[in-house]
Amino acid sequence: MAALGDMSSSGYSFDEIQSIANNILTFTKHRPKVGIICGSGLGGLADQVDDAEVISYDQIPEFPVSTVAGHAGKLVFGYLQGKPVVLMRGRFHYYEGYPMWKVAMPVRVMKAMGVGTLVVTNAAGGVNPEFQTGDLMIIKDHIDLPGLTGECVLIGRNDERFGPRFPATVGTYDEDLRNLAKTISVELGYNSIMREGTYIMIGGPTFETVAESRLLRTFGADAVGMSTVPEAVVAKHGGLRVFGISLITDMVALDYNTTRATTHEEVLAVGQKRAGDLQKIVSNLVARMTV
Ligand SMILES: O=P(O)(O)O[C@H]1O[C@H](CO)[C@@H](O)[C@H]1O
Ligand code: HPA
Repeated sequence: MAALGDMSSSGYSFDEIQSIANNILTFTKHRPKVGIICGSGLGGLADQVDDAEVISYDQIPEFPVSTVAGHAGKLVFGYLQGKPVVLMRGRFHYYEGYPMWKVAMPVRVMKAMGVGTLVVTNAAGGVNPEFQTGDLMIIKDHIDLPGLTGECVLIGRNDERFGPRFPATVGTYDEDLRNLAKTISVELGYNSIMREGTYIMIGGPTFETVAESRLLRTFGADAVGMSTVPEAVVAKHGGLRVFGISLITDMVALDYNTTRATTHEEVLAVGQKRAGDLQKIVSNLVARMTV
């Protein structure tokens, strides 16, 4: 029997993941090739899905529930711009109390359903002082702060059928997809709001202090959030193509003269106002990507 605190068997086995995926597929006629994880307040993309079939997370016994406002807790299957997709309207966050492996477990389920490309979206705080609220940031790279400090999503026994024991994470965010997104953003006239940069994950749920924000900037982060990285790491581990994009919903405070403090309500409000831009980029990207 595993000793208390023994993490060697954390997570679902390969066979369990296959059977979770097969069970979900009994609820839908669709066979998705692209998986899309919607960030806080960014689930509206699901309204553009044609021939949609919706499965609530509570119909899937192994799925946790989404406990955060702005995360509906539904899987949406169908066609986005003619491509077979599955959207997660609602993701799981580490700060909700789920172990890291469970936060990213749906990515393995997506792969087992036939998904080859993962698109991750999020709401994030702007750390780069040149950014502005409402900007979009193509994720070029990430900093896995929890991972660097011992909470990597891949901790535990490794089954090579999921991926290698020591995976490379260089090149996690596919260069061709990033270039395509940049082309699309020029075509849509989004040059002035489109950025590219490094996303850093913090554990949350606390927003950053001024001193912490300064630290994140010295680390080289352009945007900060509490998600995305475990999903991207598991996807890269499993050989998926990954594209990530952040909506900058607030600017972190880098000096003590700032009196305003970020709230989740503000994050959702900016999401509501500016999600359309992010959705346009993602839907055009899906339209033009090969699957
Ligand atoms: O990363 P998503 O899910 O978009 O959500 C972001 O918004 C929440 C904070 O307002 C945090 O969960 C942060 O990670
Ligand atoms: N910090 C961390 N997570 C976030 C933020 C932020 O400022 N905005 C949206 N998610």
